[in-house]
Amino acid sequence: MKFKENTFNKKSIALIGFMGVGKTTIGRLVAQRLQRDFIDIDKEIERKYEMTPSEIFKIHGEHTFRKTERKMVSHFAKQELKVISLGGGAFLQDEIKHISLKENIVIFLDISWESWKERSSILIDRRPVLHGKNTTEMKELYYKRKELYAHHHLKVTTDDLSIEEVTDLVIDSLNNFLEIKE
Ligand SMILES: Nc1ncnc2c1ncn2[C@@H]1O[C@H](COP(=O)(O)OP(=O)(O)O)[C@@H](O)[C@H]1O
Ligand SMILES: O=C(O)C1=C[C@@H](OP(=O)(O)O)[C@@H](O)[C@H](O)C1
Ligand SMILES: [Mg+2]
Repeated sequence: MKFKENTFNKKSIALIGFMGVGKTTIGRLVAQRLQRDFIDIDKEIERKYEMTPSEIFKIHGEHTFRKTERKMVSHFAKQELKVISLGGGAFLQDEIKHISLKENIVIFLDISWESWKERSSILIDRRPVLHGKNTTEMKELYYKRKELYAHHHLKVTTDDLSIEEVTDLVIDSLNNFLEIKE
């Protein structure tokens, strides 16, 4: 499947969505397919602090993590021809939301609560925001966060799809979107 060329397509693509939906995994594959650089905002923050997000939350606090996240997104969003995977909490900050929607093609990767719950056990360890939360609290967070992701250009629902199928759908929906913009 080829990616259509037009004037709009130099814009970087930003992936948003709840923790564990696949932003990092899918973003890397979409970048390979489009022959673009892949930027994972969490990885950039990790590189700066030489610590995982969990360690940054514990040692420096969430505020420091969010401030760095804001700086990183502001920096990369303005660059062209990237695929950028944001953290699931990035759209909590209006500044990030505005800059991403203005500069990038924002794709919301969606997952149902039921599918997410099935995946949750492999996610909790490396997601400090989930630490100490029971299922009811995680469900509340899931629905609260969902409101943040309502602002996007494209949405791809990932339920029951393999990683490869989601990647195909992302490329497909980008092509359709760019065709409309032509
Ligand atoms: N469509 C999918 N089907 C099954 N597992 C998936 C799918 N997408 C992602 N995963 C798995 O879910 C986990 C979280 O993925 P990740 O890309 O880190 O999510 P995010 O960056 O959104 O937090 C990884 O173990 C990944 O392999
Ligand atoms: O939703 C959140 O608040 C967070 C999501 C994480 O990214 P992923 O969505 O890639 O897991 C990471 O940025 C940090 O742990 C906080
Ligand atoms: Mg990620």
